[in-house]
Amino acid sequence: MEIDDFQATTEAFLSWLSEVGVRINAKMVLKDLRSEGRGRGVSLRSYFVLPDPSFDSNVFLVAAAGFEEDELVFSIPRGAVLNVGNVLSSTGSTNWRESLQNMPSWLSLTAAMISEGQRSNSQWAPYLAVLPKKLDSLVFWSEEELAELQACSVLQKIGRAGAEEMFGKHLVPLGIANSNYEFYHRVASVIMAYAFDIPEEDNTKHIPGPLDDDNDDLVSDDGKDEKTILSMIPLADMLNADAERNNARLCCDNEELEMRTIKPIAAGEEIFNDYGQLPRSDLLRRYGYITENYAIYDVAEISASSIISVAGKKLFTQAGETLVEGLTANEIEKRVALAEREGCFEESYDLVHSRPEEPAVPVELLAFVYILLVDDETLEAILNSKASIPRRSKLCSQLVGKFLSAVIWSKIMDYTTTWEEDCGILKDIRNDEPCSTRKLMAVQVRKGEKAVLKKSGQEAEAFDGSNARMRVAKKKSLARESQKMPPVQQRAVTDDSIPSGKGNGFSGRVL
Ligand SMILES: C[S@@+](CC[C@H](N)C(=O)[O-])C[C@H]1O[C@@H](n2cnc3c(N)ncnc32)[C@H](O)[C@@H]1O
Repeated sequence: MEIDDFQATTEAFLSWLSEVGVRINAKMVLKDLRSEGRGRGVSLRSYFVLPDPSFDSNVFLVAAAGFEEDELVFSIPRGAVLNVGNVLSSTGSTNWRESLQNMPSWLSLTAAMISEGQRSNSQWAPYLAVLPKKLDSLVFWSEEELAELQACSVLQKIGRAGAEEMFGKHLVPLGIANSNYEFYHRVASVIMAYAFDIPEEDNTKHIPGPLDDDNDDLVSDDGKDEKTILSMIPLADMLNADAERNNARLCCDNEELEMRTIKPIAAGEEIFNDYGQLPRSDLLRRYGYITENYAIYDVAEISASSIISVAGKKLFTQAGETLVEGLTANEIEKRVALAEREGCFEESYDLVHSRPEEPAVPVELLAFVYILLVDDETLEAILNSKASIPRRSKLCSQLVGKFLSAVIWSKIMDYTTTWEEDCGILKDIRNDEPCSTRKLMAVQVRKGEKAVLKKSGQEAEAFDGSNARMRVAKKKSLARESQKMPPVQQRAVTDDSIPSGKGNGFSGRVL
């Protein structure tokens, strides 16, 4: 889009907002932030201009003013919102209504937006004109671009094929002219990055958004069921987000939707919404951008299948002594069934950067590993409900730590570059080596996951709980020896990762 076109569509959008009854605080401005890589955004003016009542005309006062907490930035009447309800009430035939009501909300909104986009007299035309023609969400990445994400689990969550199945089932039969799967993806991705789930009129709520993690379900903060409607909210969706820089929130007071500040904002500062505490991989998948401020929410996934695979192998200490024997397939099956019964078996577990409210290794993962490593006697006692899974501090035994470390290392081996190599690549890019934005983002995301793995591995290595009740290998006085071993130098390795030659099999991949 040319600069003039960009400015012209922004101006037409602003006039349209005023026509449809959107009230905008004079202190805010819709800004062109393309030079900073953020498209349009909403900011406080550095100064603002008011007619001076003491003069006849053409003389203005210039002021700089910030926002207080809980100040109104703008309000939007519900009639201006683009959702299936509003589209149907203005245009829908009975057939069209029935079709839209029988499909998932993101698909019906996709259909409604496409049909509005094709109507020359659509009431939302100036709004649709400011929505992006192109996003960097993962669904648009080529195979080659996606390969840069290496072993990132987000690759399994893009869902392009699943979305196309839904397009075929629900959208194709509508026979919308001039549309194809690529176009459906574009509109559906805009919805994923821009839409809000808003309570229907009789609920007064703060609304998280746009479409963040927590509003996939229809349950309100207070636990009561709440009917919501997926909606494109003009202007509210022009707010960017940057993790903890969030300073405004969309609220609903029945008639109008209001964007209000949640903290004081100084003149000239950008106004940010909150898209949720998303790891950068997910931010990339859903919104097509990342910033360093989200790095603290990065996640590395450990699949149950990779844990099971390590459980079937003999683990060695770095000194080459057997730490724990591998389980047979039957033993694994029995222990997995117990973990399911105890509610700690998951398809995958998220490792995170530890925060006061969230340790790096989730307790469910510790409990699952504990069940895989506990001795037969304790296993039987848990099976017969004569013993229970201990509390977190007891789960963090040395053996659980060594085992987890081995699992984490096997995950690290799945990435094709090391954390150090990624640092080097990013340094070269900073030193002007040409690189596409997508590759740059992919390297940052995979490096972020390796950082999580590295820290979680170190944390696991440092577990120093007793190995009593663990099925440590009954060789010599290994239990006693392992208690003497310094935690971080001691790295557990599996029998298939012991190298044929030198070292411990992780050469070139030292974190
Ligand atoms: C809800 S829209 C915000 C308005 C958008 N900037 C525009 O010009 O239409 C979400 C999209 O804005 C962009 N975005 C939001 N926050 C951003 C940020 N901190 N840095 C870069 N891009 C951002 C991403 O493209 C994202 O998909």
